[in-house]
Amino acid sequence: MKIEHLNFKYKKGDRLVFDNLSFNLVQGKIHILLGRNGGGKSTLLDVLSGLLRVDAVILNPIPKNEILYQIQGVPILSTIKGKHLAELILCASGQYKSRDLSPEMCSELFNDHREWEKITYLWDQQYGKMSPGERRWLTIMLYCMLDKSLYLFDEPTAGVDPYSGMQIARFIRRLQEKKGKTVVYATHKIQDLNGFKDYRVLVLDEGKIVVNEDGQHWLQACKKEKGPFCKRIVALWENSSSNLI
Ligand SMILES: Nc1ncnc2c1ncn2[C@@H]1O[C@H](COP(=O)(O)OP(=O)(O)OP(=O)(O)O)[C@@H](O)[C@H]1O
Repeated sequence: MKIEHLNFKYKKGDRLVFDNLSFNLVQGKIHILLGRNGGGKSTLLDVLSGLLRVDAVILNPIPKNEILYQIQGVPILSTIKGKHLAELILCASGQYKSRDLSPEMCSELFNDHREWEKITYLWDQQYGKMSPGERRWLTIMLYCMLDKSLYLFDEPTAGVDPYSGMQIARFIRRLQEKKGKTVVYATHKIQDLNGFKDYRVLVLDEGKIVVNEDGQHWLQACKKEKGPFCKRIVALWENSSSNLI
């Protein structure tokens, strides 16, 4: 999928969010999308998902029903339980039958007994009583059980502890390693890169993708950029004692 010459401004906005932005996604890769607050990461995911129609050349578009989009802050009825959320996400896709749902069906995603204990606990827990991090862990785990061509995650580890964040990275990594899926992962946490082996880094700055390089070359590319955002990313990556963008 390739986007060329994307210019975009919200109707009620007073500035360009994208300024002749062009980039491509590489099939079967995890793309870590870094950018500042208000830089346009969520808007770009809206464009990729087809939620936002824009005037740009989109080559090899992926059909909407082949895209999974994890949007931030979707309101969910607080009284539904984990198992009902599983039904909502998995059965609505048509890929699972409600009678087949159980915590056991998630076990192929798990590495240790703690994850097993967590899903068993959350399965019968009301959504409103789960912590925000638990909600996110459960939702993303369920999303990773669906079979799609493109997965868009918007800050999947926001408000998640480092251990659960590592589990979320493993769920997402599995999509790529076992199924060859394409993923876009927007984040503010540069340390999230540590959860992946085979990835590309996209840096969105001043309305453009200024870096689009693989795991071996992104730092070099970032160093060539003059903008303060890229300089900050480089400094944080090279100084592991502080790693929040
Ligand atoms: N519906 C809207 N109408 C007008 N302006 C909007 C709308 N949605 C977003 N914006 C503006 O567009 C810009 C990009 O927003 P976006 O949510 O894509 O940024 P982001 O990079 O995801 O930010 P964050 O890192 O804080 O989540 C921001 O300046 C935001 O205020």
